[in-house]
Amino acid sequence: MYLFGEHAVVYGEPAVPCAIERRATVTVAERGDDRQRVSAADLTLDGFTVEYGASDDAPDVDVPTPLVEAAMGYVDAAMATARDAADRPDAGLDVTIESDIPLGAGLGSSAAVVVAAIDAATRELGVDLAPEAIAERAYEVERDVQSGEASRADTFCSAVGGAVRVEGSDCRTLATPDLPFVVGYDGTSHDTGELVAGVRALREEYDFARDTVGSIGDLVRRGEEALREGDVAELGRLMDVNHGLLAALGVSARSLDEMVWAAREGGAAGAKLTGAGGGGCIVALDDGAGAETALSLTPACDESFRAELATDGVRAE
Ligand SMILES: Nc1ncnc2c1ncn2[C@@H]1O[C@H](COP(=O)(O)OP(=O)(O)O)[C@@H](O)[C@H]1O
Ligand SMILES: C[C@@](O)(CCOP(=O)(O)O)CC(=O)O
Ligand SMILES: [Mg+2]
Repeated sequence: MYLFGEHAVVYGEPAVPCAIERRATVTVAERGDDRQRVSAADLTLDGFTVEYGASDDAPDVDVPTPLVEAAMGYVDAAMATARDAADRPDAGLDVTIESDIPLGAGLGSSAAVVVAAIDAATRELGVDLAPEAIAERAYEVERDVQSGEASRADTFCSAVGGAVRVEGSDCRTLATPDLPFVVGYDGTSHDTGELVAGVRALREEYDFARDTVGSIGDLVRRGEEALREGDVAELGRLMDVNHGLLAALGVSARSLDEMVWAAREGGAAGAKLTGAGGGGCIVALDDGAGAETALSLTPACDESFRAELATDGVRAE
């Protein structure tokens, strides 16, 4: 999830994503043939299994192909890069995905699945990649699936864990104080690629949208100072501003605004949407119970929970 900087990070501004204790688990077993089988029970298509040959163009399933492509794009590309890393272009793989990360809701489920899938598949094919190498391949997957536009933020954070700072290709981990994250989730899901394309179109049409992206960068740099000082009140104020700037880029939603206001009025130091937006999740900072209670009483909010910072990134279990 993002403390600061989503969207602007795609245009080279810094961002600070944080890994939380919600995980995607990917199990990979090599097959005796060249076919790929993916079982993803948590997908919104109500759970389905796809089986297809490396060279077949149509998966053998009874749902519309564009839907399957949208759902399978990240996993498919993750398997392809893993086969490439192992120099085994024809390796058949059985892949099982389980995840407790809401899908398409701004908590980086795509990055978690892609990073875990690349790690599991390369291990199965006898290659041991460092987390940074997994992160780089996972970034390329997100970039390709999101039509050429992505940052390294989610994928680097997911691979190495903790709080990180990403600016272009410069990715590093950050020491942070213990932050009292509270998440509100409206139960909906949205496509990151489409929201990123919307911001691109706005930037092309309006100079002030470019300035808004630059302002998010300025805000993130101030946020880094507040992080170093452990100043939660200032972090909260900057999160509020970040939410406003994201709304100006057209990626908020009524449900997100309602949850953000509920969290603030419940006593949060600040609150903002996280990730691509359009719906999904907000993140707030609150060391008391007020924000979580206020969110649980908000009709727009489907689920609210505390989120612990995860110090571990990708790992074999
Ligand atoms: N449990 C899962 N099983 C299979 N694919 C998943 C799973 N979770 C996420 N994905 C993939 O990630 C996509 C959602 O990613 P994205 O739109 O970037 O949203 P976010 O990263 O904010 O959750 C899904 O459409 C699917 O392709
Ligand atoms: C909007 C963006 O900055 C973050 C998207 O995050 P998510 O997929 O909603 O977790 C895109 C990116 O950085 O690739
Ligand atoms: Mg994503």
